[in-house]
Amino acid sequence: MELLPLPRTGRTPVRVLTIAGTDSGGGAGIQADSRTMALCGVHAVVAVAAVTVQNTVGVSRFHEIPPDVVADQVRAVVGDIGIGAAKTGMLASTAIIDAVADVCGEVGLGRAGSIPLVVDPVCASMHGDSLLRPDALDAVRHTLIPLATVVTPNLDEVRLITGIDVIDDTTARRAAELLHHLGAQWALVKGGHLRGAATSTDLLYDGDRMISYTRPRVATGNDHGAGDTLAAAIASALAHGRSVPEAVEFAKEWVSRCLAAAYDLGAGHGPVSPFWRLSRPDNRAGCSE
Ligand SMILES: Nc1ncnc2c1ncn2[C@@H]1O[C@H](COP(=O)(O)OP(=O)(O)O)[C@@H](O)[C@H]1O
Ligand SMILES: Cc1ncc(COP(=O)(O)OP(=O)(O)O)c(N)n1
Repeated sequence: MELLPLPRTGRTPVRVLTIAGTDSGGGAGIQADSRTMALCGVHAVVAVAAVTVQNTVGVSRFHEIPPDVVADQVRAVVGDIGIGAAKTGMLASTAIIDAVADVCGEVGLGRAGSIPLVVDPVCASMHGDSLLRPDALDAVRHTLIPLATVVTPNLDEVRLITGIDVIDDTTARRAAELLHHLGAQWALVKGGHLRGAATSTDLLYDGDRMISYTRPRVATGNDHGAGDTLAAAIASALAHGRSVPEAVEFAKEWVSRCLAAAYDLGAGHGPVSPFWRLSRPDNRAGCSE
């Protein structure tokens, strides 16, 4: 696997924005995004959309940030710092999605702009706790997804957004087509929730090419934050100049290794871990000049 280059000491790294929720347990959300980005040689900038009260066993409540404060965080960092890509995660409500869509248009984020945007349409945690108001699903379909350079739903999100129950390759293809039809430039249907399979396959579609990414399934219950890690790695690779298919190829291998390196934490599901990169002997070879 060709790792993304780390910046030389004192050099300014590429920057990626995450617009998402925080996870007090540190496993998913902005915490997973920032950790992933750091280990992909990226300086993470953030727009907090919600604060969750969460640990390894579930989410007990969340607090929504006022939509104008979310949008102002985006304006503040994009204008001053500049970014090479962005991703969205938990956005919680229609009002926040609308504010994010408006500011994305204003600063040139998303498929209609010049800065690629990865949309992870987060609806619920792995424990089944809601992270999106039910009345916001229409805004996800018709406001958020049309902004996406890549949209990355898991199979529960696919069911909620498209009504398609993905059980095999045929239904995954139908779902990818429908997500593309909703307006995403690329749709990535993630297969992580097909837990009985020996492999884990994600399907990428842009209206023309249907590309499959398959890795052996990692036998672990410590898979908290896998979706965020994948989307953050895609955004990082895009910021480093990779194409969408190349970025997904990189991120798929990255998340597989993070699943293999996951650790126990608390009484529930531990987080996937990017710390394996810290002990790679070839790390310096990945440094940009
Ligand atoms: N046990 C596993 N082994 C290998 N890959 C997995 C496993 N679980 C999830 N993945 C991969 O991790 C990424 C996130 O998957 P998924 O679990 O579907 O999303 P989410 O975390 O959003 O629910 C996808 O690339 C998926 O294929
Ligand atoms: C604040 C916050 N954002 C997103 C999630 C969901 O994380 P994700 O990596 O998509 O998946 P799971 O770990 O829930 O499978 C979250 N829990 N909290």
